[in-house]
Amino acid sequence: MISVSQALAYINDNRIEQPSETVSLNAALGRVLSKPVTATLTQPPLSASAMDGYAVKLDDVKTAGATLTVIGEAPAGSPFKGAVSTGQAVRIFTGGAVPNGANTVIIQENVTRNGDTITVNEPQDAARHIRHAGIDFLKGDQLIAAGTRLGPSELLVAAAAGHGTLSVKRRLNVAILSNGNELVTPGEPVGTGQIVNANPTALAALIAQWGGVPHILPTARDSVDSILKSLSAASDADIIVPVGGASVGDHDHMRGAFTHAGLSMIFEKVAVRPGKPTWFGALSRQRVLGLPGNPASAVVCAHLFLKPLLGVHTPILTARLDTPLGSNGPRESYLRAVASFNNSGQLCVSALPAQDSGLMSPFLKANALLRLSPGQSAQKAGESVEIIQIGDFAAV
Ligand SMILES: Nc1nc2c(c(=O)[nH]1)N[C@H]1C(S)=C(S)[C@@H](COP(=O)(O)OP(=O)(O)OC[C@H]3O[C@@H](n4cnc5c(N)ncnc54)[C@H](O)[C@@H]3O)O[C@H]1N2
Ligand code: MOO
Repeated sequence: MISVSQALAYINDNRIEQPSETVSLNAALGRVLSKPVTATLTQPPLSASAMDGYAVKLDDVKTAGATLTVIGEAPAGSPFKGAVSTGQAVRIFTGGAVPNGANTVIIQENVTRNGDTITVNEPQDAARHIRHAGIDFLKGDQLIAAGTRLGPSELLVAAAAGHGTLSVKRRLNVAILSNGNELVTPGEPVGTGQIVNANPTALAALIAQWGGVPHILPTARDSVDSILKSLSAASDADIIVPVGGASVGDHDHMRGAFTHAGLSMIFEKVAVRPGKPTWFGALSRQRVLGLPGNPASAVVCAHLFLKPLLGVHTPILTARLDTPLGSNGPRESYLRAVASFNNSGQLCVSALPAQDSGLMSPFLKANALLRLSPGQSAQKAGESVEIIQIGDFAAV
């Protein structure tokens, strides 16, 4: 058995290089940039007014009762062509280009207008309300680094920087292959001795969340031939995720079938709980991550190993333990747990009471995995522990 950190090192060393593709900006949410985003223009492109009012010289509006002559207008999109001289004002609107000669904008609430004359009601002591050219970014600035996952903020800036398309990494195709004579498709009648094939649905949802394209292969029965038949539909996959049949029983055929298909094994058996039978190998250009059939083992090990294989990093967070924990066994453990912020804003966590790797309903509550080192001694409430986020953290 290898440690979790050794397994992660193998995963990182054997990740698939994702080629680039160009997608329209509106289809780029959640994609990972393969080239940096550089500004094709300066923003704002011109010094612009932040308010509706009059563009003037500050010295002309320092005293109440001062009068100025309005010589033109500067709405957004139609700059005033002339210049503002002493005693003059240009009617300006939010977003309008500040005309030459003006160094402040006095808002319309602070003047009285009469024909082409304005009278200052509120004397001004400083230049205000101008957004100067380039205060956001300058043409040529590198704004977003390659490798960034694109969210709404990145798309806002990329659009403003003049990009209609972006160069992103191609999504990885991930084929999920479940196996077991007892498995029945969700929604179908379940006979004696059968169970619902729940794992692929959850794994497909996680894969989509992590930016991959999931594809559920036909469920294989407990035979090498049946597994190879399902596998024949996976030729387009970058990653294959066999689930179940990973252990040592007489009906566990998954690794045997992949070996028959030409798998070169990179590791098998990880000192992790749940998920000991997890295995990883290469089938020509494809990567194969075998997950155990127990649902909690499959889901936890997808978070631990499949997510980084898809190039998505999970930070390890520190939280305050709310409920004491007993000592850990020899495997690194990941307990399904509930984390939340307390009144002081501190992140707190408690492990759920039921941790059997066959249980699925605890995932309805769990938003974190609480990590215990191999041989970790018992811990009291108030101690610091490490967690991985798997769902939204609530405030209590
Ligand atoms: N003698 C030993 N037995 C077992 C060991 C061991 O070291 N020595 N390891 C145990 C551990 S740890 C795990 S985890 C399981 C994993 O076994 P498999 O990957 O071979 O999983 P299966 O036997 O196929 O199934 C286990 C369990 O999960 C249910 N299952 C399977 N696939 C699905 C699915 N797609 N959706 C929902 N549920 C599924 C299956 O019915 C079984 O109940 O092995 C231990 N045994
Ligand atoms: O490692 Mo198994 O996943 O404990 O049940």
